[in-house]
This record gives sequence, C-alpha cells and structure tokens, in this order.
Amino acid sequence: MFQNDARVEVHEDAAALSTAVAGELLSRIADHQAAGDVPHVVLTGGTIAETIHREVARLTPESGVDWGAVEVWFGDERYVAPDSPDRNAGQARAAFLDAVGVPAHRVHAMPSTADADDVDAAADAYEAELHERGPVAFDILMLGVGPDGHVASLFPGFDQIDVTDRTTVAVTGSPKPPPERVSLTLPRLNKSTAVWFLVSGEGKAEAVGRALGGADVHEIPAAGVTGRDETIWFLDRASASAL
Ligand SMILES: O=C1O[C@H](COP(=O)(O)O)[C@@H](O)[C@H](O)[C@H]1O
Repeated sequence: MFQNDARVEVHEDAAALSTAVAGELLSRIADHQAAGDVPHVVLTGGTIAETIHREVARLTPESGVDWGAVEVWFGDERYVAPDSPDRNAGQARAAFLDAVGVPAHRVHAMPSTADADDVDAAADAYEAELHERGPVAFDILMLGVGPDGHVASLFPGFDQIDVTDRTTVAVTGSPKPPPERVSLTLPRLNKSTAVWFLVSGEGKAEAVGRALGGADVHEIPAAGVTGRDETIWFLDRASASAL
C-alpha cells in the first residue's frame, strides 16, 4: 500500500509540532461544533501525544471549543491497573481531559485490570462499547508511531495485523512494555475521516520513511492506516530526516 495521497507537514521541532497539531485539532473540533456535530476524536498515547495534549489544554480557552460536546475514544491501551502511569487514558486525563472538562460519560477509556478479568475480556468490552456508542467513522484519529513502525498496539509481525472480523484485539507479549494491551484493528482504524500521525524524533525517521514509502504492513503497521478523506503526517525535522 502506498500512501500517495498522504500530506506531510514538517515542523521545526517537537514544540512547534505540538502547537501546530493542538491548534489544528481545536480548529477542526470548532468547525464540527459550528456545523452542529458532536465530533468523535480518537486519542493516542506516547511521548509526543502528551506534549500535544498539554498544548490543547493551554490553547483551549481561546479556541471556542466546547469540550462538553466531544466524544473521546482511544486507539489502544495498556491492560494495567486503573491508576498505573502506563495508562494512555490516565496520561490524557492528566494532560488535558480533566482540565478542559470533558464529561466522564464522553470519555470512552479502554478497560483496565479493574474493569475486565483478562485482556481478552477487555478487548471484548471495548468492542461492545464501540458497537453501542461508537460512530460509523471517527472524525479525527490520532496515532503515534513507534521506532519499529507500530501503530496503536499493532506490532510488526504480530497476528493482530491480519484481524479483519473484529474492531478490537487483545495483545499479549508486546515487544514494548507493558506486555498486555488492547488495540483497535486496522479495519476499525481505517474507518476514520481524518487520520493524523504524530511523530517526533530521529529514532522514528526510518519508520516514517518506510511507512510513507509503502512498506509491507506486516513490517511497518503504520503503512496500513489512511483516512477516508485525509491523511496527514505531522512530523518534526528529525522524524522527517529520512524522507
Ligand atoms: O505504546 C505505545 O506507543 C506508541 C508510540 O509512543 P511513543 O512514546 O514512541 O511516541 C503510541 O502511539 C501508543 O498509543 C502507545 O500505546
């Protein structure tokens, strides 16, 4: 698969990238709300995501966005205790969700060890939640990318990449700790109007180059995700250095 239609935006550094993505996110959400929609936004975990989330909190007061009318989902999650620092949802809450006031019923966190008996049950529960309350297509899906090209919790060489009959999968033995995770599947990730990749740092440069160059999805899972209307790779100079 070649990402010929993807747009690439290169920013000077991680700080500039974060400000640009946060501003664009707020602007898109404001547009949806002006049109009377309640947008469904999918968050990612990871280092650059945390910086972006803090920028979202900082820029929200000037944005006109009503975070009370946004549905928040997650592309993947670590199956750990609810208060673990490894939780993507915990990171997002601390960085911006609590500060901007997204109501609890609109934050669709994936189950923790307190909510589901095992990681398979956690994946099943999120699939049910998506079925009952999820949109046909997410409005904006944001994804970090690992140095190995993983996206959400779909890792190179793992069987979950080929799952097409589910919207979520359980992951065990993740090469990046913690080992147990829940991830959206490629077909569900691809049910998104806009897909935004958020990537910073030289360690990601090779993965970015290969994804945009059309690598096999089993080697670089990020190569397998595109938006229905839009795919944007938000990069800094370091992560763009292999393009
Ligand atoms: O484990 C994960 O890693 C990726 C990328 O994280 P980063 O720290 O290398 O930026 C992230 O997209 C994913 O949500 C997360 O669970």
